[in-house]
Amino acid sequence: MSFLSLRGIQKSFGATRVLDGIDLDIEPGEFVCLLGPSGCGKTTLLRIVCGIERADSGQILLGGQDIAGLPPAARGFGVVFQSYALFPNLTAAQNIAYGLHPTGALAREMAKRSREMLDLVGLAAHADKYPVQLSGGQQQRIALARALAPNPRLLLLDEPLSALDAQVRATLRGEIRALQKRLGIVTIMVTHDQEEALSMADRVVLMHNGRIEQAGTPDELYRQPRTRFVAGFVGRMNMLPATVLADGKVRVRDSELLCAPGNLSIGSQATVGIRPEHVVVKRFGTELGANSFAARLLDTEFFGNRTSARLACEPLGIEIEAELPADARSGGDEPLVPSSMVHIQLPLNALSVLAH
Ligand SMILES: Nc1ncnc2c1ncn2[C@@H]1O[C@H](COP(=O)(O)OP(=O)(O)OP(=O)(O)O)[C@@H](O)[C@H]1O
Repeated sequence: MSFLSLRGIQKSFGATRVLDGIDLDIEPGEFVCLLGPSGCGKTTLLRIVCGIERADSGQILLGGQDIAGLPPAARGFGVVFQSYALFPNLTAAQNIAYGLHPTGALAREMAKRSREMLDLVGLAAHADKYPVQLSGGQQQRIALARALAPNPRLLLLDEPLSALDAQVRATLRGEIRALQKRLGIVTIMVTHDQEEALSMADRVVLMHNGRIEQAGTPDELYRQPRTRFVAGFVGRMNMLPATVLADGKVRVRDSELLCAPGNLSIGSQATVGIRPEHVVVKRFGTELGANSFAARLLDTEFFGNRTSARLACEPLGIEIEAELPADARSGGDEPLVPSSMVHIQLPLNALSVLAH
């Protein structure tokens, strides 16, 4: 039995269907990210799990028990929102202790737990500071400590990093991930930032228009996108309009491309996707075998550890984005400069053939 199962969750606001039959199983210890564009319903889904919002229909099974009718407090979940929502008139330690219900516990025990949690998030030295005296990242660590203090069964994070600047966000990503693994607490995090989802989650649930478009490991979503939407949302992808000629063969404009066998019917319209880093770029005249074409280098952009190139490929009738090694502009005996002709190859096993 899964730790948490969502079954057929539906939700409308007025005439607008915001969640359209969400089915999802979450396993013990998992860190799951709900990812998707603005308005796809991810926050609404988190709020339904949390109990702040009620689904119109569907079940939320926690260890097999339907908790859909339980109020938020009775669910025993820890929640962290985008805005830290700390009490400004309480110190860091008092904010954390606030999350502990004194069911017979002595104030002394609450203070002890609060100190433990401060230690856990590396802020023991800041116990007596008020939120206004803490940085954004520190406030969010306190919010996390407060959510974790009562030992919740499930941790729900709603865009917890989006109010922070890039460097703090990157540090906190790693810290939250390490903490989650150490505690083994099942965590669901909402984010619209694909990098955040890919780097933190065991499993990414990509949502689109109130439905789950694809759920899988970050690697699966990146390497085996099942739809055009997934391919376009997760990472960058060159998309080539194609017609399926045979199992393992498509036509793009007047050229034929070999690809892995799929399950699209012959004659159907499809999109062939290839990531920029999988496009092979070689000096003009290099023999590259199947799926290779002449192309003209339009321009390059230097990013330090890599160089991105835009190529015009006449036979495919499309501009292709490719990644070159960092030294490609200056290295080698014939530097690649705009207008150079090159040969490119779209390796068969790097192509995703997606339904149109
Ligand atoms: N209480 C509400 N009343 C009416 N409409 C709502 C309410 N809450 C959300 N919506 C609408 O439901 C849709 C989904 O909202 P939701 O906040 O779940 O999306 P999201 O994927 O989290 O987007 P974002 O990343 O922008 O927060 C949106 O169109 C939103 O305007």
